[in-house]
Amino acid sequence: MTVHKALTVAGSDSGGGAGIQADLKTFQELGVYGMSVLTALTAQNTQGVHGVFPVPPEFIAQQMDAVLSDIGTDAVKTGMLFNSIIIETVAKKLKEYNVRNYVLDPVMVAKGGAPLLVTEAVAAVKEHLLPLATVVTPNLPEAKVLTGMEKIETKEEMKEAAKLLHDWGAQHVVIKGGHGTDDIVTDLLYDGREFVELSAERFHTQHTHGTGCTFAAAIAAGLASGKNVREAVKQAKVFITAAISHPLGIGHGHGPTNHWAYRREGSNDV
Ligand SMILES: Nc1ncnc2c1ncn2[C@@H]1O[C@H](COP(=O)(O)OP(=O)(O)O)[C@@H](O)[C@H]1O
Ligand SMILES: Cc1ncc(COP(=O)(O)OP(=O)(O)O)c(N)n1
Repeated sequence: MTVHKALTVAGSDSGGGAGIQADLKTFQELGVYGMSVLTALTAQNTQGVHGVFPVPPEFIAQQMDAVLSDIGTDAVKTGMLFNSIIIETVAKKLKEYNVRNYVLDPVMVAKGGAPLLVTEAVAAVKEHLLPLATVVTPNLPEAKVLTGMEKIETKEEMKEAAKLLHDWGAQHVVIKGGHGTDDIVTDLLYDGREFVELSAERFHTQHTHGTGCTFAAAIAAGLASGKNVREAVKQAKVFITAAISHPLGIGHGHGPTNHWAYRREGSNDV
């Protein structure tokens, strides 16, 4: 039996909806063996982030060495990296182990508004991580910060942002449309040559905690299983649409998505 493996390098969400917990659930649901390197602990629930405790960079390097020198991986996804020293440490290890299939989710701010990346670290994301990324998956506010564009609201502006991020080194760019307002939510994939739109019904629900983490983890799982980027992104869109459309309804705030909906409830066509 071939075991496909994926590694998440991300923060812990004690509430289980985002971060490494969301990533590992997604890997498992998509039939991929999941591994994790913790970059920060958060005390977090559906109502927000109550505390952040970054892991020392030396220990992040030690975790990456432990996993990559022994088990190896078919794909890596990064999420919350918090500061520039952590970013530089992770980039160094991705290069040292010649990682292929790297999905960069440039996490900056949690839904409740808590910062998950200090402002001074945005330059480090652009300098050290974008050039290594097989796929980068910014939401609309993250794409704005990374590109410095004044606004990204229309499809043409999404295309302009995708082109800039591709020019700066990412092989593929997915600009996610979750923060828009249209009844149809459209993500835009760019491979340097053509654009592919992935659209689905927008669900009017407050249970969208961890959507970005889950989507990026599903792309990593697809790549780890041998799918090409377009196939992996399409599967991820179906996975996240199923997860949002069958909410669990737990907690008192922005509840998590339903990671088992894709398997148990069937998928919606995109
Ligand atoms: N309300 C929604 N209904 C349907 N799909 C959504 C909704 N919100 C987000 N998505 C999808 O979830 C994925 C994550 O998008 P987004 O919420 O923009 O990311 P993030 O969590 O990083 O802010 C994208 O594929 C997006 O289209
Ligand atoms: C530990 C941790 N990592 C990432 C996030 C952000 O996740 P995201 O998928 O963007 O979802 P929301 O925070 O927007 O719900 C997080 N909250 N915690």
